[in-house]
Amino acid sequence: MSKKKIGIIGATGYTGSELARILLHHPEVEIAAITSESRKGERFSEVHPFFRGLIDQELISINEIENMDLDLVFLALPHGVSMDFVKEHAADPYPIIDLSGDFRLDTPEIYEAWYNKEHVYKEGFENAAYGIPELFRKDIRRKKLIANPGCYPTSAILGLAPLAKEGLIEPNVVVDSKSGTTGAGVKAKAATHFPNVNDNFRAYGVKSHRHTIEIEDTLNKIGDAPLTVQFTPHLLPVDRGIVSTIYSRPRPGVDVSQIGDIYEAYYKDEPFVRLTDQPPAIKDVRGTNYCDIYSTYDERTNNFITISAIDNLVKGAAGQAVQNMNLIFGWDEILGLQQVPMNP
Ligand SMILES: NC(=O)C1=CN([C@@H]2O[C@H](COP(=O)(O)OP(=O)(O)OC[C@H]3O[C@@H](n4cnc5c(N)ncnc54)[C@H](OP(=O)(O)O)[C@@H]3O)[C@@H](O)[C@H]2O)C=CC1
Ligand SMILES: CC(=O)N[C@@H](CCC(=O)OP(=O)(O)O)C(=O)O
Repeated sequence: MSKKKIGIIGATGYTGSELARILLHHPEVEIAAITSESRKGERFSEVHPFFRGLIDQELISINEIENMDLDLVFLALPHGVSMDFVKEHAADPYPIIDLSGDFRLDTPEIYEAWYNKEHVYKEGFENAAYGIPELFRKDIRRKKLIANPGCYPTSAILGLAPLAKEGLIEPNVVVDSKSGTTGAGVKAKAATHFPNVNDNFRAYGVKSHRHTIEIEDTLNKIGDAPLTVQFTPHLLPVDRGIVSTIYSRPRPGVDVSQIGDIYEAYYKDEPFVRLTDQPPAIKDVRGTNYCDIYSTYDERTNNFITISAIDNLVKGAAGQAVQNMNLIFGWDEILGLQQVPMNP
């Protein structure tokens, strides 16, 4: 069988190059098109010198993919930009996996309220699957537009899903997350300027980060008791990785001694979720599609504590997108995603 022809749109950014890194060794695909508007005409390896001798093909403009007969397209574009592409290409035959937040929420109205932006392709919401395979595998296989989850939501949702699904926790949940700076994208900005990040640590987006609603929306789809999430992200002085520490309170009558078994049962067939017996570290998952999860119960405070670790660029973005592609084409979900963590 010939290899599937894949397009990466917006490949000068971090998730675009991470997609290329993963797809390069995927046995069933070839990277047929890599686009950039700002660097078109240059070689991919000129923009990302670490691809020298590996991917030297020319970056083309989005307009040039029109007649390329692609089998699937990844959008590694900012939110607000992806929706234009999806609108324009909705009738094209290939599935689109959008790494941005443009189609992740339940309705365009919720999107507009949290993103403070008008949505230009409201019809897209009905046809989009939320691309977290551990929760929505069936839906992902059937849809042509996949809204790949945000990085923080991936860590929070996978951490909380077993408890939310079984309705074991009280409605108020605290998600305290820390991310490396690649989460903020490749463009230079004050928040990620070296002196502001190096030797430093701060919270941001307090009470208002758009991932709050993404986490709530998703957990409320799988459980029958609505949850409200207090989500606070923090910026770590590291390149990649997210650790989320999640506090939830058991409902009265819940057998708290079962927490380990609940997580075991929920994730027993999942190749990328590893349950740990100690709090996971960023380097335990670095460069891989794993989500490591530690869960425990604290008798003194009557809280469940769940700690999850992912690589924001892999399970939080490009790796999860490739996992979704594998599902769409009916391949083994782990194809191309068997990297070993880079530790140290
Ligand atoms: N970084 C992360 O950890 C994660 C990111 N995401 C999401 O994935 C998407 C891509 O993220 P990431 O790779 O980090 O983003 P980057 O900012 O690193 O790259 C985005 C790329 O999009 C292209 N682009 C096209 N139009 C525009 C525009 N109007 N403004 C800016 N860039 C534009 C640029 O390439 P060019 O100009 O060359 O065409 C740019 O390199 C985003 O929606 C992000 O929110 C999701 C999960 C995790
Ligand atoms: C460290 C950092 O800045 N992270 C980004 C989230 C990255 C991500 O997943 O964003 P999308 O939902 O837009 O895809 C932020 O807080 O905005």
